[in-house]
Amino acid sequence: MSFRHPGFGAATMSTPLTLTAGAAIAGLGVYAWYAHSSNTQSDMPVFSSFGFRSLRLESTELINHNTKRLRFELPDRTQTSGLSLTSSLLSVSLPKGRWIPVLRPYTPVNDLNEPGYIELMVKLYPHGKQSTHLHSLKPGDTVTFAPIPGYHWTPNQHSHVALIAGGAGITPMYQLVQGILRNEEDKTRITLVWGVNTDDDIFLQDEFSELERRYPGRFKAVYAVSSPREGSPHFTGRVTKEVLEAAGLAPNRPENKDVKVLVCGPPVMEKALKNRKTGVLAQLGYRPDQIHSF
Ligand SMILES: Cc1cc2nc3c(=O)[nH]c(=O)nc-3n(C[C@H](O)[C@H](O)[C@H](O)COP(=O)(O)OP(=O)(O)OC[C@H]3O[C@@H](n4cnc5c(N)ncnc54)[C@H](O)[C@@H]3O)c2cc1C
Repeated sequence: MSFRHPGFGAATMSTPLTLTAGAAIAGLGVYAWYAHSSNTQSDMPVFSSFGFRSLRLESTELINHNTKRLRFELPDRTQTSGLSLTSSLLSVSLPKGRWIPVLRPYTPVNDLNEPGYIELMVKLYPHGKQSTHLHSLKPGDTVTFAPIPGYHWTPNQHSHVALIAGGAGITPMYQLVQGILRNEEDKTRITLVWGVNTDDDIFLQDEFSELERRYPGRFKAVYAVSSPREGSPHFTGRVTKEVLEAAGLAPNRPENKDVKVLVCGPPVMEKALKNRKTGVLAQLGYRPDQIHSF
């Protein structure tokens, strides 16, 4: 699955009017049902089973030129989200002026065991339906969410994991990096390669530098910037074979014997990396079974 999941696209108005009106009414009905799903408080984690929950926005913070951190309260301050590593939340909303609910997944980036709240990092896309709506929210507004399982992470199944992210595809990787490093039992080594458009898009660099400092030999992050500023210390251009080799990810190195590669980025990036014949990973010598896409 590529990061921009076509299945989550909102319906368009190109269908005949009757069909569109029918879809709109059905959509509104479903939305109303979602929005009124119960938020019963209990000792159970909020998303321990499939179901929709409305969460109240507690605060927002602009963290770079196009990304906001949104902090949502869980119904009870002592409850945890119950989400597992790399899982995401399907958001449902009815942006102003729209007839049909918009559904898009987002990946919480805070410690999943921390009670009381979840945090999303949402990149704003020009004219993007859900990202524009989420960026417009004020504290006290609510959004409805349901859990979506992600990649099933098993500690120590691989000695080394390569995480290759593009743009906002960093969020599941950040969640996974934190989850692996916080688990004292998990000894997996992690190399993260993040491809972005400009230096200003690297909004988690301080967090990653701190993790490199705290976990030397376990975690390393490198960045590839397509349009770098003058003097940028990062790789210039896209995530190429040369970038991955320089990051120590050539599969013929002894330490990469059982490396697993996880990829999360826009469709064009995933295609360039994963094409079975011409893709960067195939050229490096990775087998399809070593690669997984979010
Ligand atoms: C499992 C999963 C987890 C995700 N987690 C996050 C997250 O934590 N944070 C986050 O910001 N996003 C995340 N996304 C992406 C998110 O779900 C939406 O696709 C994104 O916010 C755009 O939705 P939109 O309604 O604003 O844009 P749309 O209305 O769908 O599209 C508007 C415009 O933006 C372009 N566009 C849309 N998505 C992308 C993209 N990913 N890359 C490049 N161009 C794009 C479209 O081509 C179009 O021109 C995740 C996606 C998946 C599949």
